[in-house]
Amino acid sequence: MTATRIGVGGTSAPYDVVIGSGVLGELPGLIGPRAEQVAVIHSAALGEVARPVIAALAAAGHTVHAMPVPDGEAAKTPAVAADLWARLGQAGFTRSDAVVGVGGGATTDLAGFVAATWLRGVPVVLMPTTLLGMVDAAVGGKTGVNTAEGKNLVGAFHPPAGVLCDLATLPSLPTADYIGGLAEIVKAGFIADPVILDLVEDDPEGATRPEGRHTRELIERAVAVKADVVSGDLREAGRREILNYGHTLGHAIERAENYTFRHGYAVAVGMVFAAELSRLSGRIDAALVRRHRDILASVGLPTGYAAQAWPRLRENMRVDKKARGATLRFVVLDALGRPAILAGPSDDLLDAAYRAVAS
Ligand SMILES: NC(=O)c1ccc[n+]([C@@H]2O[C@H](COP(=O)([O-])OP(=O)(O)OC[C@H]3O[C@@H](n4cnc5c(N)ncnc54)[C@H](O)[C@@H]3O)[C@@H](O)[C@H]2O)c1
Ligand SMILES: O=C(O)C(=O)C[C@@H](O)[C@H](O)[C@H](O)COP(=O)(O)O
Ligand SMILES: [Zn+2]
Repeated sequence: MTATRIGVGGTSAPYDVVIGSGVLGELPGLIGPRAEQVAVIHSAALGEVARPVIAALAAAGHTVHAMPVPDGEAAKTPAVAADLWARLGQAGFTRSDAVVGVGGGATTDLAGFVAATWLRGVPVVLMPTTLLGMVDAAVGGKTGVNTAEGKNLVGAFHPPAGVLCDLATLPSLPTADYIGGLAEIVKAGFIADPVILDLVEDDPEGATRPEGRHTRELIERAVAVKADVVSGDLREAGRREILNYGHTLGHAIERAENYTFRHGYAVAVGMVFAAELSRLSGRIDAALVRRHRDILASVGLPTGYAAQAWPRLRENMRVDKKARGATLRFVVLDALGRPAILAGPSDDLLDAAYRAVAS
């Protein structure tokens, strides 16, 4: 099947998300001839996945520096970023050199952040190798690292020069990680493209596999939602906030679990919470909330979280980036595909919504 290209605009340098099997050949073109040196940032656990990337760049004449980092969320720290700055400095990286991030969303968020901050910004090309990375993390230019105080608290907007989604990398992804990516796909369905929900409901089992009947369409639709939203609001001054559906509670759970709980799983719980907030504030009916629970459960995502965690989660939500001062702001739904902001919900409303997800 030929590659699909989805354009992302809204910046002085529009770029494409290329989706297909065997798209590695496009990489040198995205890096361009100007870059003498290229740093390939990848999880140490994904050496086999990074090897052909490094070979392709070397064959194109670049001096390649493989920069392995800890796996997954363990790499998304200021300390790992500082270590990479040191490695770039030792290699003499200049503004005409480039970074390539290969891996899941944690690795591409880190690689993007290092590219955004090194010399105040060098080009980065992202090669997501998880479902979540392809449909969400690598697209849109949000980069960052976590701190002890919260998720993604340090970061920058730094759009990539291009995104290569090689579907051939997905079969080796553990099923649990694949399913985490489905949470962001389902999110895109609830906030903007309900056909996504129909496709998952048509074949929930297939949705959990790279070879599923609707996999390609699910990926392309989710990328199209993200591309459309970020093209209109790169810096999250308004509409981009809808991409945070489920994330206010989701990020609070990730922090409570010391970043060992998969992002997509936390967002799944967060979406049920946001749906309950929507229902309890009179915006949507119980059937739409049930659709959240049913569709998430049908692909193996969690829909509840420990009752006793609530005081801690409430505290954690205070650092959410959508908050303004002491006022918490949540993405909720006015209807399917019609997201809205709920600002400053009462304590009673929040408590009631959490009781509905507490297990
Ligand atoms: N920047 C954004 O807009 C954005 C959007 C959504 C999520 N995120 C971030 O993305 C992160 C989650 O990303 P994730 O779900 O990809 O998790 P992840 O990056 O932690 O990767 C999950 C696991 O999959 C492994 N893996 C990756 N590709 C593989 C492959 N092809 N074969 C075998 N194993 C493979 C990794 O080594 C890791 O162990 C979170 O930090 C989240 O905050 C960012
Ligand atoms: O791209 C966005 O905007 C998003 O909110 C997408 C989210 O799925 C993603 O997890 C993002 O990293 C969350 O950003 P944050 O600003 O809430 O840290
Ligand atoms: Zn997310």
